[in-house]
Amino acid sequence: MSRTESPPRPLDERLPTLRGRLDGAAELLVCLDFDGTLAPIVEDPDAAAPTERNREALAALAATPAVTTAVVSGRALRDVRARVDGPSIYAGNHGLELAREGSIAVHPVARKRAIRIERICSILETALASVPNCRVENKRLTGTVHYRSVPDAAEPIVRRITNTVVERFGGDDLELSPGKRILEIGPDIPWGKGNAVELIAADEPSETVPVYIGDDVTDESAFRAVEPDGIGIRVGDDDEPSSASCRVDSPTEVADFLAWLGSTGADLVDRTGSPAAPPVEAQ
Ligand SMILES: O=P(O)(O)OC[C@H]1O[C@H](O[C@H]2O[C@H](CO)[C@@H](O)[C@H](O)[C@H]2O)[C@H](O)[C@@H](O)[C@@H]1O
Repeated sequence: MSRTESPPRPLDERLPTLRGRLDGAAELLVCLDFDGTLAPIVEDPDAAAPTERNREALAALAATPAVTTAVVSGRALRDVRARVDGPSIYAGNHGLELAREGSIAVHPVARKRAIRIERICSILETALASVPNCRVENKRLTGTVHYRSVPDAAEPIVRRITNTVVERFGGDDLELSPGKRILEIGPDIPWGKGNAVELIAADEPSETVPVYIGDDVTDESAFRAVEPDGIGIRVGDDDEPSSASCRVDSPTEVADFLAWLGSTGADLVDRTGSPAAPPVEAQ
């Protein structure tokens, strides 16, 4: 049963409960969103990068034998892979493409509709060219219209043009959804990050506790996929209702939590009798 949406509790209030939940676990599955979670939100999407502490904490978790790590992003798979190293699993385009064990699976319907996305992105690039700082990100299986740096007065124009183009050239096959100062264009199919997380979790041993950390609307389905047996953590300093049970304020606090999880991961390794990762020598 999924958790009803209500404002998630600040993480530090929930640590004893989480400790209890992790106590029964043999393994951990840690899934992370990228923008707004590992990487702070920035004006230019090309400039987004994980914080150094998140990079280090993720690398440490990825090297822990009882922990599986995954990055589940709205970015194209190739893009997010180039931005963060370490996890054994990557999902791109909100779960429409999944890379694990040396192979990449692409949602077959999304693959068929890629040609329409391509066309719409190219039409939008022309139609929005005169709007200062508006940017169209063609991610092959989905497309994103960025209006973060667009003058306030031009925002309704961006929305109207994008709506019109997607309605006219996408018909019933494509849908428009919101994100953080973006409009996402994707195939109108019942598939999202939550489905990708379910697929990833299905391959893990039965006593695995899944954890998902994310900051945006598309992360909600992933929170529902892990809660209530696993742990959903929403990144944000507001009281927005969410399917996640816990909340941290920022990517900085994500790093604190990952470090805390890392120490728990070491406990799991001791419990299962697997060898711990060799200590890293200070430089
Ligand atoms: O699922 P995510 O990994 O969080 O990806 C969601 C979208 O993130 C990116 O856009 C967001 O981050 C940008 C850089 O900080 C920011 O400028 C933009 O306003 C945010 O919405 C990415 O560019 C999109 O493709 C992703 O869908």
